[in-house]
Amino acid sequence: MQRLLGSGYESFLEALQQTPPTSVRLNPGKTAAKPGLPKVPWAEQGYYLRERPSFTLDPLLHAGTYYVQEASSMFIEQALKQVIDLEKPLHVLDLCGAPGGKSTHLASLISPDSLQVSNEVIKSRAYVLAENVAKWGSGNVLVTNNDPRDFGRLKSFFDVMVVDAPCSGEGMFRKDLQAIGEWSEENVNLCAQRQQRILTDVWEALKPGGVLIYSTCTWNEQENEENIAWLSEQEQAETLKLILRPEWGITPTHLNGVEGYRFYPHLTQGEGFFMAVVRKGGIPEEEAIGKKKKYKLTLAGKKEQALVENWLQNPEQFVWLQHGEVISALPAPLFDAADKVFQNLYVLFAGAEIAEVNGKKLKPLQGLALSQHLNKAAFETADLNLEQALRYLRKEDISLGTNGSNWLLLQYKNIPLGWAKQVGNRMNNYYPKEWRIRMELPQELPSFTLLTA
Ligand SMILES: C[S@@+](CC[C@H](N)C(=O)[O-])C[C@H]1O[C@@H](n2cnc3c(N)ncnc32)[C@H](O)[C@@H]1O
Repeated sequence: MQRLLGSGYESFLEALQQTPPTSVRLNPGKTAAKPGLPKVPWAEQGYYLRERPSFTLDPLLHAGTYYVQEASSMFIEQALKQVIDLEKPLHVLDLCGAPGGKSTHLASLISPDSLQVSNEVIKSRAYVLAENVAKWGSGNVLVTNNDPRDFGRLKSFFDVMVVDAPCSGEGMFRKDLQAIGEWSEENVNLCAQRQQRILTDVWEALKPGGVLIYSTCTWNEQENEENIAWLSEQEQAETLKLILRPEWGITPTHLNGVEGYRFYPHLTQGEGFFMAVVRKGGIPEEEAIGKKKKYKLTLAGKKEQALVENWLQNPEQFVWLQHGEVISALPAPLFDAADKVFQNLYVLFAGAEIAEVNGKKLKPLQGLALSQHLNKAAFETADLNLEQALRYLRKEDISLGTNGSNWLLLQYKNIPLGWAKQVGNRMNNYYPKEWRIRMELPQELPSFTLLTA
């Protein structure tokens, strides 16, 4: 580090002793709030908090209104905005996706008729990714659980790829003491080799002319510039230069012809981070129109679709799918591309899960409550106070003193949390068991109000 930082090394060591800043990114699909807080300068929806609250005790986090994300990582926004035409319908891959920081960010930046595949190789982590994607509620994301090598089956499919690679985590040292204990030169070598393998495996799936955003949360050159230089040598690829504002404090690097961007804690408000943007050489080929194939996705029956279609706004813009009793919806223009992903990968979650249909019995699903396209007017709603909302999220039975036999959409500060079914004066709690808050509620509830701060 001393060699990389020269005279800045002392300040760097000092910064490592300080508490890292806390930052969040708002979901523009769920709120138009502009909190009066300092902004993350490279990300339109990013804000720094003055202190770290107990996020678990804020219902709006569970509703997908914002995501707690380290600020440096939000820099991928500049790569997308500066080198990609985000108005166009794109196929986007987030290869190493869990827990979902970059995936939820990408989903907010691409157009609604773009298809995003968010992947995670470790199954338990893939479920966490699916949960966070469902909470974000964009509706155009498929979550897959595949090894990078499986993506070779989707040759030249993606316009944009994010590889936020597993790394030796030097940039996390002040946040995660365990990372210090696990660091060794041998581990850096292993990480660098694994990153090269991941890049080789996934490269075929990028279209010629497509863009790869590579990032790590480590500083050594082996896992960063050297890996990208290696990729450029192996394949037809060039790194792209981004425009930086001096006040951002980002350190550009140029090593072996590679343009890289480094985040050091004494110069930028964020954790350690590295990013490079690579364009694949070659000219994109016209997509061949293949003969009519057998689809893997099955359309919902007309009758079933009619029962639920007014549960989304602009239902005509969606294609309605059915697997078993579950009906889900995807933006209609994405049907063919989504089917191709289903043919080749293991898909855990797709679009928005709307309802379970059993004869005439209908059950709205959690994905619908959290969808950015939910048509609230189709439901009876009830607003909860903080304690009621937290008890609901703990999956406790709550009573609102109402009577009836309807499905109720429960909200906090006008943002949907999930469903409850009234049975007389009782209310059954349909919040997903796996997502419930496990923490005991404190005697005194905190009043964290990000959206009105
Ligand atoms: C830095 S984390 C990703 C963080 C995520 N992009 C975000 O913004 O929330 C790296 C991810 O790579 C996954 N991973 C580990 N080994 C991998 C491998 N061999 N191939 C692909 N992904 C791997 C890890 O499970 C982890 O979720």
